[in-house]
Amino acid sequence: MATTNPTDIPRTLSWQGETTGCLRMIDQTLLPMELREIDCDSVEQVWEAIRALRVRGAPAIGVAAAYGVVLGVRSAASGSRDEFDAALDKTATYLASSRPTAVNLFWALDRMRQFAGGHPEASPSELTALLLDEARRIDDEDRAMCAAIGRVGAELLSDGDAVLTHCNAGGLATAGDGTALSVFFAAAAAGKKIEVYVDETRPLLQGARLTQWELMQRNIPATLICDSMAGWVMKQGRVQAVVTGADRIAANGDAANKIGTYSVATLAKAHGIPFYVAAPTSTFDLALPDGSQIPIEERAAEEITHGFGRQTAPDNAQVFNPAFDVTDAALIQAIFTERGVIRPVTTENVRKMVGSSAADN
Ligand SMILES: CSC[C@@H](O)[C@@H](O)C(=O)COP(=O)(O)O
Repeated sequence: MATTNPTDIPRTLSWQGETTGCLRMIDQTLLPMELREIDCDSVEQVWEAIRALRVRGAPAIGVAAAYGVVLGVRSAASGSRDEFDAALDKTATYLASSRPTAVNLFWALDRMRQFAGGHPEASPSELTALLLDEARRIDDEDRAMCAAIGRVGAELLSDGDAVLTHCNAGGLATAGDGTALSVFFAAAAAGKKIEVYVDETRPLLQGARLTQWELMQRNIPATLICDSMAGWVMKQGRVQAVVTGADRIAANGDAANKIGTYSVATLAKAHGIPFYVAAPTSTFDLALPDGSQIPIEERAAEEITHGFGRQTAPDNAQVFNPAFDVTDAALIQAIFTERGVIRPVTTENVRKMVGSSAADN
């Protein structure tokens, strides 16, 4: 496989043109073997891209959904405002059905809906253009949040640290440099020598396919391990911290992230290693007092029985395939947000830091 110059890597997702344009994104299902962009011209294509994990990672899903709203409403731009509002409702409800766990999806859709509600005077065609501006703002803000999270988290890493991460919380999962990975990039930019152990992240290998690829593109020393090796790596004293992203964080700090994260956090606790979560405030769901009510996506059995080209289980094997788990706040040393560090992770501290800006419906 040819190595890509980092400056040649296109943005994970970007809007092309004006309201008649399209949403361009890297098709992440093809990485690392092929770096291909696809154009979504319809809301159905965006829904499918989110569902199939062509675009994935909580913040990136939110940004994709915001642009998806523009694709869903633009055909109603020449009708009445009532028709437009009905199309907006239908589009948002439809996009909300693509994946259940990452709250950024619902946060972005609510923000688009509320924005439209705040412009009762706008004609449908004006509002279509204004909604595109709002989606671009969500995109830009996400990029800025990533940079701020990186700066905040990098403070807690020391020169020479090796850090373990799970799944992909990098540029591919956001509009910017990522959440967990932006911490490593910021630490490296500040002159700290950082090495990363990358959990491969079964069953869809976001760690092996995406995180290992991203870190290599950015010249961050990275070592790939199977998920089942994390405990042994910790016992050998190879890592000094764990940093992951999150898909939804409840008011008490319980954090849903890719399946396997809870095991890593439990192992970190057993070995006295700090476990950190890096996430923007758009990933908090203050309507949920704790993580017990976070909806956990279950995905197709084939992801486990027929992963990546060959059958790896007997025909008709019974399978349980939750895509996420919830790590208890008590296992999390600190949460890095774009506004600062939440530590210790308590409801009071979460509310103080996140306030009313998070999903709270
Ligand atoms: C900054 S991304 C944080 C999380 O969304 C990420 O760690 C994760 O679990 C992604 O899961 P995925 O199923 O690949 O969308």
